[in-house]
Amino acid sequence: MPVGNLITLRNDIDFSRTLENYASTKKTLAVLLDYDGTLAPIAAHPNDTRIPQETDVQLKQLVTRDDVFVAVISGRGVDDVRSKVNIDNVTYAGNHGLEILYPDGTRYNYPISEDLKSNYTKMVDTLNENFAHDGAWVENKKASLTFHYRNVPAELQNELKEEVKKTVKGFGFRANQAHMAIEAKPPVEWNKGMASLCILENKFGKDWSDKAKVFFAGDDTTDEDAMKALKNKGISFRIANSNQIETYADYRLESPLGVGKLLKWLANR
Ligand SMILES: O=P(O)(O)OC[C@H]1O[C@H](O[C@H]2O[C@H](CO)[C@@H](O)[C@H](O)[C@H]2O)[C@H](O)[C@@H](O)[C@@H]1O
Repeated sequence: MPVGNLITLRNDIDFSRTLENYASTKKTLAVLLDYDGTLAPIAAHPNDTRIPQETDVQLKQLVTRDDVFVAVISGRGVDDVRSKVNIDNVTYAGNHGLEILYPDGTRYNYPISEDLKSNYTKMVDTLNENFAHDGAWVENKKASLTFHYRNVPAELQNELKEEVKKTVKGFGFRANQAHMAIEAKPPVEWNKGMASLCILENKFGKDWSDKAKVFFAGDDTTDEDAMKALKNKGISFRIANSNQIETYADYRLESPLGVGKLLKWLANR
């Protein structure tokens, strides 16, 4: 993955200078957004997140337009992220793209084998029995899980993380580091990148890049799959507090508030 001085965009002047050429092409605007850490700032508990009011206003305005398409692609369960964003006429993907919920209510679920399902259940039970203590807990999202250790005393975290990753891998799942959490995902060839391409093809057809100008924003390692898939086909933003970061993104935004500013610029131009 490329590492380097990722260019930071902070305001309308930066957006106009760097994005105007692409944004002014006569194509439908497609905005694909991660939820936690991107639309909504990270909170101590997943139930406590909220999209900042300014961002919410811009999103609600964008989804009413015929020339705009919006999708939210999250690691959360799809119904959870749908209820957090709570805006109609948006395509939602959950469990890192394994579940997709279209605005007309139709759903796509990536097929998971019975063996993987059975291992998943055993993995949830094992993690709950052995590691859900000292403030750690398991978020069971049915297709993937998140092991949260944010509230675990700092001196216990490293050993706990290693044990959890070992356990996840022992059940044949992939373990990804996330914000104060380990994500356990099934070992399937499907991720936020493939889900993004699937959503764009579903909406615009196989030649989606001729029809849509795509902006993607995300803050986490799992979002890199989408940034990689969209490299040179759209513009990606990584929300990060440093510009020295390994990423496929084209630009950096400093925080979820920057995402709100970007949406406002896109909506008003
Ligand atoms: O793909 P995302 O929409 O970014 O979801 C990734 C995970 O986000 C949530 O966990 C993270 O955010 C929580 C709320 O801010 C925070 O408390 C936690 O420490 C973070 O890891 C969510 O709970 C997971 O299910 C998502 O996979």
